[in-house]
Amino acid sequence: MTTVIDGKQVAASVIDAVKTATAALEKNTGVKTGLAVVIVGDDPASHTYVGAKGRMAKECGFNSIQHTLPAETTQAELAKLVATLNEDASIHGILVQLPLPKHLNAEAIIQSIRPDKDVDGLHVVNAGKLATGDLATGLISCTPAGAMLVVRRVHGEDLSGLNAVVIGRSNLFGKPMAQLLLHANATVTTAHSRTKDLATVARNADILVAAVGRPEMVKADWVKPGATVIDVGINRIAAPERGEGKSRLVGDVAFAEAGEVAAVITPVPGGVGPMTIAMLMANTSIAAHRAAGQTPPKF
Ligand SMILES: NC(=O)C1=CN([C@@H]2O[C@H](COP(=O)(O)OP(=O)(O)OC[C@H]3O[C@@H](n4cnc5c(N)ncnc54)[C@H](OP(=O)(O)O)[C@@H]3O)[C@@H](O)[C@H]2O)C=CC1
Ligand SMILES: Nc1nc(=O)c2c([nH]1)NC[C@@H]1CN(c3ccc(C(=O)N[C@@H](CCC(=O)O)C(=O)O)cc3)C=[N+]21
Repeated sequence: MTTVIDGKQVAASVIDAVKTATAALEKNTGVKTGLAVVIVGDDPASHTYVGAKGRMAKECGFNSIQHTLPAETTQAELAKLVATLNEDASIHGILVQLPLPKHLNAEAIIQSIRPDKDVDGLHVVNAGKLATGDLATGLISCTPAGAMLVVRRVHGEDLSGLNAVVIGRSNLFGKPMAQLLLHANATVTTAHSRTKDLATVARNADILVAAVGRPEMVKADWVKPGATVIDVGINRIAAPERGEGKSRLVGDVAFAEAGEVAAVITPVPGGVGPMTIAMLMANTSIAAHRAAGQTPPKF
């Protein structure tokens, strides 16, 4: 029997904990947790995600602010907004939705966010803390933190003796995911577009994580029988069977066939995606607790 992880349910338990912590923080210190999400341009998928983040932030009891800037915003204008949010004591978390329009230097913007407000965990200070094993004082990228929550629920805190393979090496996901698994004592392989014989590498994994951006690339024969498969990919593909011009979301894993071989698998949608948003709320709550001089709960 394969266990299909209900990401919405795991996310709901995190959101519940964030709600409780947020209310307690406000009661004890008067600090209302604040999250600012910045979106530039009109990419429809980005607007969908940002809308979901705003709704969730309100549900958590946050002061939720969204800045929607036109596609032709200049680097200086965006930098000025980030500087204002950096100085704003009512804002504890700043998220600049990626990708930014091509004429903007996203890396420069990310590095200009105050590390203690960088709820995406992308600032070099936060990436460096994770890399050096300081998980207690930094902020960890939301998607790997969410994926790790599933891994912990299935395998516990200690992954000693388990082989983990992460396909993808981005700063947003692959690298921090590999570091979190390593920190939990897994034996970690990071695979990418230059990896030779990827199927064989993947089949060695007790924990297989796919974050590539290629629809249904991971097939049944890439999966070790009994493995845990975490599908991070979000790909929108044409679905003519649903009607003309319709589309649907699929992951990087061929869910139906891989699910026959895996012991545990996360679906798309309804897997890692909802957990990403939940961990963004958790990071914002952590940042607010630290700003108020309180010890944040462990989410
Ligand atoms: N669920 C969620 O909340 C989130 C989902 N995502 C999704 O996760 C996926 C990955 O995102 P992200 O890490 O930002 O993407 P990137 O495009 O930054 O990275 C993709 C990685 O996959 C590797 N890759 C590409 N093609 C192949 C291939 N044929 N074989 C092996 N490796 C390959 C690349 O290798 P190389 O480095 O060599 O080019 C790269 O390291 C996307 O589908 C994205 O939408 C992302 C963030 C959040
Ligand atoms: N600065 C920044 N940080 C990010 O973390 C970030 C980003 N930019 N840009 C884009 C990616 C992608 N991402 C997702 C979040 C939630 C879902 C999610 O909730 N997905 C739902 C489905 C949503 C739908 O139906 O479209 C699910 O998987 O069930 C997906 C993808 C965060 N990202």
